[in-house]
Amino acid sequence: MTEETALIDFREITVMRGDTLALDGLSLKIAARENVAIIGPNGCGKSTLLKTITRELYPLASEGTSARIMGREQWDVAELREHLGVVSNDLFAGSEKDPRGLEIAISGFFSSWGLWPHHHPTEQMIERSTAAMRQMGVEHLAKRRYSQMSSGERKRVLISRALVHDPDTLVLDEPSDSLDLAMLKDLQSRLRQLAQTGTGIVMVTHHLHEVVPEITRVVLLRKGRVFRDGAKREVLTRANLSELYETDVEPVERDGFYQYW
Ligand SMILES: Nc1ncnc2c1ncn2[C@@H]1O[C@H](COP(=O)(O)OP(=O)(O)OP(=O)(O)O)[C@@H](O)[C@H]1O
Repeated sequence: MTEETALIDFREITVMRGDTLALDGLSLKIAARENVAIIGPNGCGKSTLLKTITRELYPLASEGTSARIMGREQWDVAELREHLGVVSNDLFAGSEKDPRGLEIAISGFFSSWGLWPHHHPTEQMIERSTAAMRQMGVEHLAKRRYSQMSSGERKRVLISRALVHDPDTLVLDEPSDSLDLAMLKDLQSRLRQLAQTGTGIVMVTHHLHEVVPEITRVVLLRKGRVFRDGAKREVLTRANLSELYETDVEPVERDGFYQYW
């Protein structure tokens, strides 16, 4: 893995959220198109780490630290978003805009929530957005307003939005949150398909069942630092998870999928 090809190369980064030390001298390297799950207890810094990857948050500058993304320290956020597809529940929290499905997908090209008068989508953008919705099985929601979609439909529309650029990597924050079992299985198979066709998946999750077989590396976070990092089989052990969560947790594996016991 070279500096240029790594998705991220974070060295000793510290990120504050208000007065809280959310990432505390964290070092982590993820290769381009690598599939990684980031797991850890509430408040350990998972979302902060994702937001640092997407440059919604910045580490404190100090000697000996660096936060390279695809080989660079400096990014224009719009340019970075062309390489990353970001799916997060709080991406548009607080917005009063209630766009329709296709508009949401197209707005991925503008890193916006829905379209505004200064946005002028091209035919190619519309075609690509329609194709991304088809890929996620939500083409029929093109005219449906976001507020009138179920949680699972919203999630799939948001993934379509993230896919319009054909990103190298999908960055997902708790993707199966509030999905029923059928939607969960459907999402799992769509994520597997994306991973199998070369899209990197970097996922933050509480749920082992989200860690599809294609995700081969797991990073456990504790108190803003990497607690364990390595091959899934070696990291998802009873000893590691019990120490991390300070309660007895036994991971069980079946056909490449994991579950807590
Ligand atoms: N907007 C904010 N203002 C102040 N502190 C924050 C803010 N967001 C998060 N924090 C704090 O930063 C720390 C890390 O939060 P973060 O959301 O990254 O954790 P997380 O691992 O994603 O948690 P969860 O599993 O609960 O979603 C926590 O102590 C949290 O209370």
